[in-house]
Parts: sequence; C-alpha cells; structure tokens
Amino acid sequence: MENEPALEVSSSQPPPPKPKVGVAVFLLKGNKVLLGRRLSSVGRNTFALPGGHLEFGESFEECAAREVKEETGLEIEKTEYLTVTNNVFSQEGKATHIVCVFMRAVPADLNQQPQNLEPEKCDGWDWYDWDDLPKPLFGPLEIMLQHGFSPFPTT
Ligand SMILES: Nc1nc2c([nH]c(=O)n2[C@H]2C[C@H](O)[C@@H](COP(=O)(O)OP(=O)(O)OP(=O)(O)O)O2)c(=O)[nH]1
Ligand SMILES: [Mg+2]
Repeated sequence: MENEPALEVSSSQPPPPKPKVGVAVFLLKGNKVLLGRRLSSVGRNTFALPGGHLEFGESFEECAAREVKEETGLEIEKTEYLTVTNNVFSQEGKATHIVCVFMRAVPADLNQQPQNLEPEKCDGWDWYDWDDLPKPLFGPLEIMLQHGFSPFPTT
C-alpha cells in the first residue's frame, strides 16, 4: 500500500470560519406571529423569531421543535418548511455567515402562554399582529418582509 501523504502541519493561522445553519420558526396564531426582543450580541434589541442553530444529525422539524421548546416552553405542530436565506453580515467587527432555514408551525395548545426560558438571550415573547409588527425587526427578517414574504398559508 502506498504511503499516505504526510499531514500538513498547520501554521499558527486559525482555521477560516465556516457558515452555520440557523433554523427560525414563524409560530402562527390566527394572524399573529410570536416574536421576542433579542438580547444576544447578534441582532441585539431587534425583534426576532424563536430559533437557533441546527445540531448535528437533526432534521429542520426537530430543530424547530427543540428551539421553540427551549426558548418558550411551547410545543408546536404542523411544522413545515417555508424558505431559506443566506445571511452574511459583520457584527461587532466579526464576520458572520448563517444560512437560515425558515419554518412555520402552530402551537399545539392555543391557550398555552409562551414563557421566557432564556432571559439572557431574549427580553420576552409576545404575539404580534402581522399588520402591526414591532420595530426594529431582526435584519434577516426585515429584508424578507421588505421583499413581500408572508409566512401564512394561502388558501
Ligand atoms: N432566532 C432567530 N434566528 C434567526 C432569525 N433570522 C435569522 O436569519 N436567524 C439566524 C441568525 C441567528 O444567529 C441564527 C441562530 O439563531 P439564534 O441566534 O437565536 O441562536 P441561539 O443562540 O438561540 O441558538 P444556539 O446557538 O443555542 O443553538 O439564525 C430569526 O428571526 N430568529
Ligand atoms: Mg435563539
């Protein structure tokens, strides 16, 4: 058997950053959507959907259910894929690249109130009328809306 080429010993340079995969969930109740004001460094003080990063081996639906449960305590159902966006931005001098998968879902129990289970990341969750959304929205969300995106099913 031929010898494997010797592994190149890396120099002191850190490895280049890689894109991450985010999953964000339009949780819908009538004409309302669940939003919370972010306290995380990315998009601080802007209103965003519940969501987070895809874990190794997870489906988009599993990630959506896990993140919504971790952040709000709500169980979701009728989870469906909507769209994907490619977000490259610079935050506090740090380049960030996130491919974000947007899902929609409805709460399993319409009477269950969202809880703020990660208060270090979010100021609190509330339902907002689609026609009267709070400002400012998280950048990637704002751009989608400016392009006329709607998460509601067309029937
Ligand atoms: N939560 C959320 N993330 C979004 C939205 N739009 C969007 O592009 N993303 C992207 C950028 C976020 O940095 C990325 C991951 O979400 P996140 O920032 O809430 O992550 P997290 O700390 O809750 O998750 P984790 O690292 O603990 O898994 O998804 C949105 O409306 N809400
Ligand atoms: Mg999150």
